[in-house]
Amino acid sequence: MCTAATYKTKDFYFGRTLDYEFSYGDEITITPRNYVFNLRHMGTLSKHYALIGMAHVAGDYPLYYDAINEKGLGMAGLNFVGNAVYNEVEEGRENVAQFEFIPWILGKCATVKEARELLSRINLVKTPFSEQLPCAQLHWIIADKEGAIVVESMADGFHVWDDPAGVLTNNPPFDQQMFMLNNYMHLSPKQPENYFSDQLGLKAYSRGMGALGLPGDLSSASRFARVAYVREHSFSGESEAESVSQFFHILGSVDQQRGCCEVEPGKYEITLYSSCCNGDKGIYYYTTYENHQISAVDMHHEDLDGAALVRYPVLQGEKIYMQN
Ligand SMILES: C[C@H](CCC(=O)NCCS(=O)(=O)O)[C@H]1CC[C@H]2[C@@H]3CC[C@@H]4C[C@H](O)CC[C@]4(C)[C@H]3C[C@H](O)[C@]12C
Repeated sequence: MCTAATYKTKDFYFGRTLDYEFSYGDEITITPRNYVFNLRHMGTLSKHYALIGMAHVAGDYPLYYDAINEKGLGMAGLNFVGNAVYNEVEEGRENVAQFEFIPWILGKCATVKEARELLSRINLVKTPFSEQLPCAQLHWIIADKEGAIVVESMADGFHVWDDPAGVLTNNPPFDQQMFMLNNYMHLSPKQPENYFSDQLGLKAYSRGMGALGLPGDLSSASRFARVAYVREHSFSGESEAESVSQFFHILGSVDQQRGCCEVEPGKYEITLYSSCCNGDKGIYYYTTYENHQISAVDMHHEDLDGAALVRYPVLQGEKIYMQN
């Protein structure tokens, strides 16, 4: 499972949690403007916007899980198992392999509006990256400071949904996730009023009772409702530190602790990392399961006119600040 969200204060923030039982081996990866993408069906993409994000680099190719570009457009792929269906290559169309989708959109588009235009022509195809890395079944959130959309390639067609909630998790399909939010319209950060009965003397005996009924489990539908609620009510200062801090708190509402989601006997899904990109500044912040300290890589500290990938390892290990 995974969760993605957007957030806006003075700047635009975009990030996700990546939940799984093992890591593919990821690095914070900057793709400068002149790195040449050898596309499977579309020739080369040799001049494009610079990207920063989390990727598994295989044979010098950045397989991005989530990234932002230098224009502040962000995109993340999340599991969509059992629902994602990709197409066959069709002559005369813009055939983009699933693993090329993030560079294709972020390399060429500055805004969600431009992404919509490109999406109207795309044929997302099932060509795998390699035998070792078969096609992942994913859906995607694409977002900028103006708004977000969700892309789902399914048996019943290619869907581009408006995402006014600014969040995405996993199954079921996005329109169903949005519909289920109707179930929670009574939730509120304010204390509840007693509409139950004026005969029973009911009263709010604790703070926070306005959100009683917000699901607390780790299922995808519950995480969707929870992160949508927390994001919707989020309130923070506008500074970089306050915004980044608040963003990690939003994602913290759907954090997965080792032991609570068993995928096979003795194996647990956990939040391997959480990320927060500042889309305006091109900074990728992250924490990991083993490292709560926020680390960051700034794309503008690198030569974005280069042609070679710039890769930083994910820093692990808790750094505890001893005060005495
Ligand atoms: C495992 C992750 C989703 C985690 C998740 O959601 N776990 C809940 C399971 S469940 O939903 O609850 O059942 C996903 C998210 C992004 C993916 C990579 C995208 C690039 C590339 C695409 C290629 O085609 C295949 C290899 C590749 C490196 C992918 C590997 C893997 O697939 C990644 C990491």
